[in-house]
Amino acid sequence: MLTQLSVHQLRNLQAVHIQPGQCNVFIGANGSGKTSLLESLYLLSRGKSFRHHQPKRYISHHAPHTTVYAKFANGNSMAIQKAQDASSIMRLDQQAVYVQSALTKQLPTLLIDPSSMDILEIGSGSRRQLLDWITFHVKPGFHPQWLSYQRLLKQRNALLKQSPKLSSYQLQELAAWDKGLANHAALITHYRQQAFEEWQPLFNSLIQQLLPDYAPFIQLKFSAGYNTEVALDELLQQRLAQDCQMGYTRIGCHRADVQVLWVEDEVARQQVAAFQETSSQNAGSKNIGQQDTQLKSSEPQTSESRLAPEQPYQEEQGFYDLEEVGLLGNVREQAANVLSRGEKKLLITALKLSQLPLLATVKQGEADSAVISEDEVMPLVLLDDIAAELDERALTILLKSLSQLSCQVFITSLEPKIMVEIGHYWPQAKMFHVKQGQVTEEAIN
Ligand SMILES: Nc1ncnc2c1ncn2[C@@H]1O[C@H](COP(=O)(O)OP(=O)(O)OP(=O)(O)O)[C@@H](O)[C@H]1O
Repeated sequence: MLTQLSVHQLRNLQAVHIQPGQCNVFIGANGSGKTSLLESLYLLSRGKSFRHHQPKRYISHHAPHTTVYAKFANGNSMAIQKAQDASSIMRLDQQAVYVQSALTKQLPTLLIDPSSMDILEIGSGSRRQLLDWITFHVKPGFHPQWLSYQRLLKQRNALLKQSPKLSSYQLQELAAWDKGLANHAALITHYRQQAFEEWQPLFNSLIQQLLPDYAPFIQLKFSAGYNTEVALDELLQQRLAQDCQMGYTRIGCHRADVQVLWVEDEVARQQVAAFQETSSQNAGSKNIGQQDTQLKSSEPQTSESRLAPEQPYQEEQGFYDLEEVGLLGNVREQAANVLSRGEKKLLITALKLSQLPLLATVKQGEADSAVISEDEVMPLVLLDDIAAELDERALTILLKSLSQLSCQVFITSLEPKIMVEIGHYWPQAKMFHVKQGQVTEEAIN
């Protein structure tokens, strides 16, 4: 667990030193520096900000670089210094390290902030990143394959962009790259699929807690980004003419996705019926799922709203056809089209938090020759503006679920009254008051 945090010259945080506990709450007015504190932890873990790619945006004005230092309960430490030109100096227990993944491995960090809402709504990129985050942590073979795939893909796209017509030498070169891409893609898909299968049941059980009324209707679906029954190089060769015209590679594991679907079919209905039967003695309680979902799925839907923009490759694209939905009497569409904003936040929270138990199953010795021993790795969960979008009941469910997971929590809130609720689940929670970049720990009455 992280027991000391020092931040220098990050946005309005000039020099901050705090001693975090298991649950930490940053309270302050708008613009006081709360999110910047979360940003500093994210920077340490991931080597980048979640708000801006360019370091000059988050390094304090007129400062040459920003530094974040953390010390752990076992005495080990890690630090990152990020300069204006995006170069980094990183240390793990005083020793220089040269790849960000060394820090990421030791400090897995999950962020839930208002922009996380995009996960369900735009493109496949952020959902793919979510799957890749857990695959990176639980399947050590994944990252090298992913790096090699990205390198080849970049070369391929650069060549495709050069000219819509390639010389015979270029075609030969491309065929060799495609073979390489196919080999890496097969392994990447294998690791992703394995991680997905481990993650899915954890998600199903967390969604049961966070959105019990809707759990039977929510399904995750992994798609590889290409038809895995055929080798990727064959598919790429078949599509070469179109790729040349478009100037980029349209299929491959860079188009993988984890779709979050709303499926009202016979199986889901039977689950709801079975649940209702077992809970029928609770007379007067709301009929799980039935009432709300009927209401929601009868809302008018345009054909556009049924399809999220920028759809990736889909094996079952036709299934989304409105008429077919009508004929079958079933509903199958993106969950984002059905849920309210608060419900989406709970769904996204379930997607992210359900990955945490997998980190505990990383076997000893699988990580890099760790300075910080494996049993010391405790993931961080960063919750920015926790109360946004959630009513009191939803907030309670979220905090309760979070408190049952093994992680260190950093929360921001405008209002100190949140401490009452947090105190139920973390009696030792720490409260920090943030004012114009100054952070002070405050006693909780
Ligand atoms: N590069 C920078 N250098 C100095 N200050 C900056 C820089 N970038 C942003 N700021 C300032 O840092 C402050 C901290 O912003 P931050 O987003 O952390 O606040 P916050 O407490 O999370 O606010 P909110 O509750 O509105 O989300 C803001 O006042 C902002 O104007």
